Amino acid sequence: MGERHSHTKTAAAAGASALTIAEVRLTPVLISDPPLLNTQGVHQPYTPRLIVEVVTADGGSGVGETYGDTRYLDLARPLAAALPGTSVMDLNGLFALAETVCGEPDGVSDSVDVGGLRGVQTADKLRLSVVSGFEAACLDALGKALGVPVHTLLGGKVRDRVEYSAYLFYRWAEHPAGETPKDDWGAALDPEGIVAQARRFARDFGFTSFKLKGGVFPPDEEIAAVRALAEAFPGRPLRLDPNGAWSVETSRSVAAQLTGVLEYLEDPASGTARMARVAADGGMPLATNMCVTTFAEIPEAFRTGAVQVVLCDHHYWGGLRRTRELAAVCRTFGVSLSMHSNTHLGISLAAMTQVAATVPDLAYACDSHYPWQTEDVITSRHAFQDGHLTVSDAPGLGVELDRTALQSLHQRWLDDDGAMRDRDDTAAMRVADPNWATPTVPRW
Ligand SMILES: O=C([O-])C(=O)C[C@H](O)[C@@H](O)C(=O)[O-]
Ligand SMILES: [Mg+2]
Repeated sequence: MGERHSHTKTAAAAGASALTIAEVRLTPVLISDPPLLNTQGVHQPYTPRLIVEVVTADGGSGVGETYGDTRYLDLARPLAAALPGTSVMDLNGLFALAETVCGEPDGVSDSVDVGGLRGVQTADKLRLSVVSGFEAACLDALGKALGVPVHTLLGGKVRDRVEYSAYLFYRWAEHPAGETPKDDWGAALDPEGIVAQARRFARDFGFTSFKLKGGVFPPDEEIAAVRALAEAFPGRPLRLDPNGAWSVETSRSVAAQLTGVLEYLEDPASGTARMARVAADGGMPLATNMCVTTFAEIPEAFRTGAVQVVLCDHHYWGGLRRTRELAAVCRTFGVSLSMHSNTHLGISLAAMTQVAATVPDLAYACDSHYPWQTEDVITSRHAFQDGHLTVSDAPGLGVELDRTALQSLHQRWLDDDGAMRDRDDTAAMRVADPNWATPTVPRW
């Protein structure tokens, strides 16, 4: 299954220790995704992820997960080929090796990523996103070998449960064309639809904090949806995230209208300079997973007071240990930290939960799309209780690969003609609206 990269010599012949990597397996998969709307378009029916497995000389193994688009795969392959013969314990070496062997990704620019709303897409950041999957796999293998959870390898958990928020989306009932996955959530295109969606999230998962993905409708409609949520869930934490779709003036106006209603406003405007101008009004804390997604972006953003909350996505930042480094920088500068991950499977949720358990000052419920992802590659899906996940104390990440599911999702990737192998929300929207183009920013 997938692509196998092994040592040319057998591990025993190479005199390897038990924790030497003998083989790395890369398995790209396509997972179903509902028609969730954002400012650039709509989610495709299927989205790519990459599953990374490391197998050690003694037959142990570990799993990791990261983005699976072509440009991530192109960086993962040389790293997988170079890794056998190194140790799962040598995580600093893993990062150094990646710098040496991954090479430059194609078509990288500093512009905001068109497909995934993932902030800048520098070569470093793409490489770190890839390495995050390998780091998780090495930590999983090491934890299993030592009989300890990953959180112990990170210094130990400081909480037994991690809180998550409901991630609300405007959405259609179905994808516009073809043989596509279906669910029973129905459409949500107005305040009533969003409140109904939130009620189901609260009923089925126990979430008590709610984030609405905005930038889809004119701001007044999204303000109305937030007000409807505030009425339906009095006193509950609410957030709105238009992914940088608004001008500074619009952002200021929305911030003023929703001060006291939202706990924070996420990426109202695009780029640190605009965020700083909005933040200067005071009153409304601003959060980001777009204008600060790399260490290089921190100095300007923190110096100008552009963001009050950094939503760390452990993939962007290069894994679990670097997430803890980010936490230390944020703590130093009095900036809050929360966490985010989009369109991911149970391996990444396990990794995120393990690191979240070790960060003392996690002040907000973390974001995850997991409830929207009904397919998985692990044998036992994570279950939210009262909006929380219990931190696993099982060795490693505490998940087990479901090989049958992995094979079937990989087969879907193999069978795909390439249309779904790179996430492109604009192209997905064109299926419904042939004239759709990526909206220029600011959109409102
Ligand atoms: O908080 C965010 O910005 C995200 O979750 C980014 C995602 O790409 C989201 O906008 C989406 O999946 O539509
Ligand atoms: Mg965001």
